[in-house]
Amino acid sequence: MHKKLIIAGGGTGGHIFPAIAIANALQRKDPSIQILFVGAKGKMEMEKVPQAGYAIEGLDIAGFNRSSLIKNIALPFKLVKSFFQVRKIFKAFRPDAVIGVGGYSTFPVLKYAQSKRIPTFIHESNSFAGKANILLGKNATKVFTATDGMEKFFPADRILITGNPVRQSIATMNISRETALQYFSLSPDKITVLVVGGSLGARSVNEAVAAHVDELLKAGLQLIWQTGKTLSKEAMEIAVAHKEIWANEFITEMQYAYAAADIIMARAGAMTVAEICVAQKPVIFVPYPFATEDHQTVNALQLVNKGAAWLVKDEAAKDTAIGKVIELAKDEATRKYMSGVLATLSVTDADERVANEILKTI
Ligand SMILES: CC(=O)N[C@H]1[C@@H](OP(=O)(O)OP(=O)(O)OC[C@H]2O[C@@H](n3ccc(=O)[nH]c3=O)[C@H](O)[C@@H]2O)O[C@H](CO)[C@@H](O)[C@@H]1O
Repeated sequence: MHKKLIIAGGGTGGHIFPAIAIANALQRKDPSIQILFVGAKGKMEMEKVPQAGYAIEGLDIAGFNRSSLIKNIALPFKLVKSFFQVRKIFKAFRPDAVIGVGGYSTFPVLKYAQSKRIPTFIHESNSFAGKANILLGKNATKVFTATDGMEKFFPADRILITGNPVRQSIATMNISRETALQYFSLSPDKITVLVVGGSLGARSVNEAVAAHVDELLKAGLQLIWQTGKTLSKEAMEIAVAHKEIWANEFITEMQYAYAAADIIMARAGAMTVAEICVAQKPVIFVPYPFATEDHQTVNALQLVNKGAAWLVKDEAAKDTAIGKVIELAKDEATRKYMSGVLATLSVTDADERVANEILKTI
């Protein structure tokens, strides 16, 4: 019998891309396996998962809106509706196991699976677990984590430290700097700065670039700028005006961006951090300050404390971040040192380890 697995979650790239990496590893190990994703309607996974070649069902579920209470009126109805949707999906697909990667759809799908005694697995990419995962962890078969110290949130005997599953295209990337720069129509003779605001973009990072772009170019640097949807029109206008800048809302082929970069300025989402360790590129983090328990700062500090990265606080980003980039560009010794430390932190087989463990159990 072919094994059937549901992968539930999404909302942001930080949940979607490790999920796809796990799916690909499962499929490599057992090509007969059938995988169905379950996400939330209107969210990023509904586009990115089919692009990766997998089927996805979208639930009507939505998150609790903290800024506008009135927008939560429909929430109980959506929750009930999504419960029936989950039941229908399970009746039709009959999964042997379910993997939760975080994001809106994880909770209803894993909760339902646990009520039917179907084995569930959780992947927690951050060093901090949210309430939903903590609840689900009590009845999960295994919880895969990126770091140690997660016994605060999950039963110790279920935890397996695997690291975060970086996509194969990045984990095994073998692209020369020149080829990568050609991809962005940039020069091989200039130091290249990659700016990434996480999967959704980062306003303060964009504002920092927009305010100081002239200094950046005057210092002889060139720029690959992932803008997200905030400020992208202005970014495009700036990019069009300068041949040293490539800008876009989203970079689909991130392996080219990592291969082209000499310096990275980025948010400190868990997957971005894991990928930068794999790419071994010197980095300045501007953590998103409103992430739960300020976990992006925690993520960043793990590297900063080892000398592998610098940190600029979000509130200081507009004034100081580009100055720091220029300082790092002039400091080849520090860049080399950072790359060396990052290499020791690189994990490239987390996807395989998660897949092995799941296949062993089902
Ligand atoms: C604001 C917020 O709460 N962000 C959270 C979210 O971030 P976010 O979704 O930004 O997540 P990460 O930084 O972990 O990962 C981003 C992923 O998107 C990819 N990517 C990004 C930009 C792009 O143009 N192209 C592209 O492919 C990256 O390569 C990476 O695989 O999930 C992370 C993992 O749970 C958390 O640590 C972050 O705190």
